[in-house]
Amino acid sequence: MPVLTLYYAPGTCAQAVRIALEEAQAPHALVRVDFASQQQRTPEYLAVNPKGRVPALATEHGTLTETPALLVYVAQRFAQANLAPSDAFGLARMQEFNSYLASTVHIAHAHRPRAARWADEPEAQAAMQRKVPANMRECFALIERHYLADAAKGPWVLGEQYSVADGYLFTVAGWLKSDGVDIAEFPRVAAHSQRMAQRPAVQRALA
Ligand SMILES: N[C@@H](CCC(=O)N[C@@H](CS)C(=O)NCC(=O)O)C(=O)O
Repeated sequence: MPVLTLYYAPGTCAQAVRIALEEAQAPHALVRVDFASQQQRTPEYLAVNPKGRVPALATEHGTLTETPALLVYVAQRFAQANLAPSDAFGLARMQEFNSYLASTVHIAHAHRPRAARWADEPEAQAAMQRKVPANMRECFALIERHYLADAAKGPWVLGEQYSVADGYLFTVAGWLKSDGVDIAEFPRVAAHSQRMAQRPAVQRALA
C-alpha cells in the first residue's frame, strides 16, 4: 500500500504533481475528485483539504496542499530523481518560478470558473471572463521574455536541469487554449510543451 495519496482532478494544477510523482517513480495512490458533482465541497473531502481544492497529498506525516509545496516535497523526498537543484540559489529560483505560476497564471485562469459562480451579477461576471485571455497573455509574455529568454542555457525552465517546475509550466500552458489564447503566440513555451509531451513520465501522468 503506497504511503502517498494524491487527490486530483484531470486538467487541473494537480497534474503538475502527478508528473512529479511519475518522474520520481514514487509509489502513490490516486484519488480522483469529481468536480462535476462538486465532490470538492463535500464534508468528506473538506476533511482532507479544508480549502475544497486539489491538489492535496496525504503523507504519513499529514496532508499537504498548495502546488508549489507539494512539488518541492516530492523533489526533496525522492532526491535521487534529481527533480530540483541542490544548491540554495537554484532551489530558490525554482521556488520563485513556481510561486510566480501559483500567484499569477493560476489566478488569471481561475477567474473563469470563479466568475461562473456570479450568476446573480451578470455584468461583473462577463467583465471578469472577458479579461481572462489578456491576463493569461500578460503572464505568459513575462515567462517567455524572462524565464525562457535564454534558450542557450538549456531546454528547461532552469536551463540544463530538468525540475518539477517544468511539469508545472507544462500544466498551466495546457490551459491557454480553453482560455482563448493560442500557445503559438509564445514560441518558447510551445517548444517547451512539445519537449515535455515526449517524456515518458508525462505520458504516464496524462494517461
Ligand atoms: N493555491 C492552490 C490553488 C488550488 C486550486 O485552486 N485548485 C483548483 C484546480 S486548478 C481547484 O481545486 N478548484 C476547485 C474549486 O475551486 O472548486 C494551489 O496552488 O494548489
